[in-house]
Amino acid sequence: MTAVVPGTVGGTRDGIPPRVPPGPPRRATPRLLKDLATDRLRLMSTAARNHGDAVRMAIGPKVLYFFNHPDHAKHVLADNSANYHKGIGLVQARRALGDGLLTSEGELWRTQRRTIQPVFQHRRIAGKAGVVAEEAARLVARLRTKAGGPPVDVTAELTGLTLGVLGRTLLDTDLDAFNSIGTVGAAFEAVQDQAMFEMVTLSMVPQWVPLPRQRRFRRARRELERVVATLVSEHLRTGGDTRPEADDVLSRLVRSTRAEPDPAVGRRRMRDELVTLLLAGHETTASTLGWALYLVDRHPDVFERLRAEAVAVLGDRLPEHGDLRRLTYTTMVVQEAMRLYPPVWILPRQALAGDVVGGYAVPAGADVLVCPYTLHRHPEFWPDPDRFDPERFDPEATTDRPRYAYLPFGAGPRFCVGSHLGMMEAVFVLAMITRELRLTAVPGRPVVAEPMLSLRVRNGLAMTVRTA
Ligand code: HEM
Repeated sequence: MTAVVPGTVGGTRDGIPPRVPPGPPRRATPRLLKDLATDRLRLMSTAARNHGDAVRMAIGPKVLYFFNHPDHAKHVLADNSANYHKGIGLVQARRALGDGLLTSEGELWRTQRRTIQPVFQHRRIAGKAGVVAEEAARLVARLRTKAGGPPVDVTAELTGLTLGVLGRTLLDTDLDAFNSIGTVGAAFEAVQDQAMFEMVTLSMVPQWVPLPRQRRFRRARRELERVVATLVSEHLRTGGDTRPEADDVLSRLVRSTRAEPDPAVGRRRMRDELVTLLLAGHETTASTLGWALYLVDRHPDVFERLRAEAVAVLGDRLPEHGDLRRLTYTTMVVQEAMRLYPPVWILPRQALAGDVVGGYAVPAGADVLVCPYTLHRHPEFWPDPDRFDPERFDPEATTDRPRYAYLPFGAGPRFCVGSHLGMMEAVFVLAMITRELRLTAVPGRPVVAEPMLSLRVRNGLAMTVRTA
């Protein structure tokens, strides 16, 4: 491993000029391009293994600076975050998400964060626990009807669940009633597909080339705009924003965008924000749950402990917010699933001015990558890193693991706004499923991680259901 030179994170040590990070030679470009297109997790893992905690990868016309030490992550994401904008991949996603909270920068981002963050306060999310539990119960009831039958597309089921939760918790809307869940899920697939295509081809294929993928992307974008327009007009028609208690995201956005002098700008902001929240909030939570169910299936001892905890804590009632504290083991399992399979597997940034990270020079404009997937498997901080072991997150155990060795929700000012909602949903659903059902992966069908904007299971996770 490349050691971090003490005192050099974010600066140079007296008299020692910043170094250029090591990395694969130019002649490795064809292999790197192939890995970028087909196996991005291998690309990052191999780079960290072969070159250490700071790697410079020249791939075609792009030079990527990849940092894989907690101190580096802290510097880029938190301490010197003012020097970094969102980078490769997210820049492409902006074509679909516009300037929503995830992709905007500067003053616009600060204003949006001030508008949206209050809805995600701990106290308010706690007040939504009942709605999350009801949606989870709907999922469990659906799965129960499939017990003993053919395999279920768990990814699709979880996507339906998480979109349903977002509709009700944030927008005060039943997306199902608009028949929108399938449409929105499919539209986001097309958007991700295009964003990843642009990333892996390093944006070298012009957008006017009439590829079927491009056409699908444009159709998907129009579809998302239509759903969002329906949500907003329905909300206004029913006077949603004028109710005194209306403090959901939609009402806050309607009020805040109304203040825009140009109504067209206001409408666009609203669209960008809603599309962003729907994307950022549903894929990540569905991915967390999918990987957790997959891992639990492979570890029967963990399943038994989970089930015992769910029965002891919940009995046969729905979970309440206060149960989160008591569902300790379930929380540990979710945390460990997010360690091995972080839904946001990469945090891309672009350096505005030149910087020095861990003693290494980063030029202005450089593409900088922090990769939770490799950081979460860094052997210096995670003994036996590939082993699934929820005990690592035992709140009673002391650990000297640095805080920035674990970043499922990012870090610094761009930390996930929805972390509490996402965790509550994942813990409730995992407890409610294991309490009464046992999901088993279909034998002979490999489960392969596919790093898109979020870390998904390639071709969806198929599992059979039986009662536990
Ligand atoms: C387990 C579930 C979730 C995970 C693992 C997750 C992870 C993350 C991560 C890593 C980031 C930082 C991205 C970066 O720095 O580039 C982020 C940002 C964000 N997340 Fe989440 N997220 C989850 C759930 C949610 C939910 C439920 C919502 C909303 C409904 C949400 C909305 C957002 C938004 C809007 C941002 C951008 C924040 C900003 O830049 O100010 N997330 N999320």
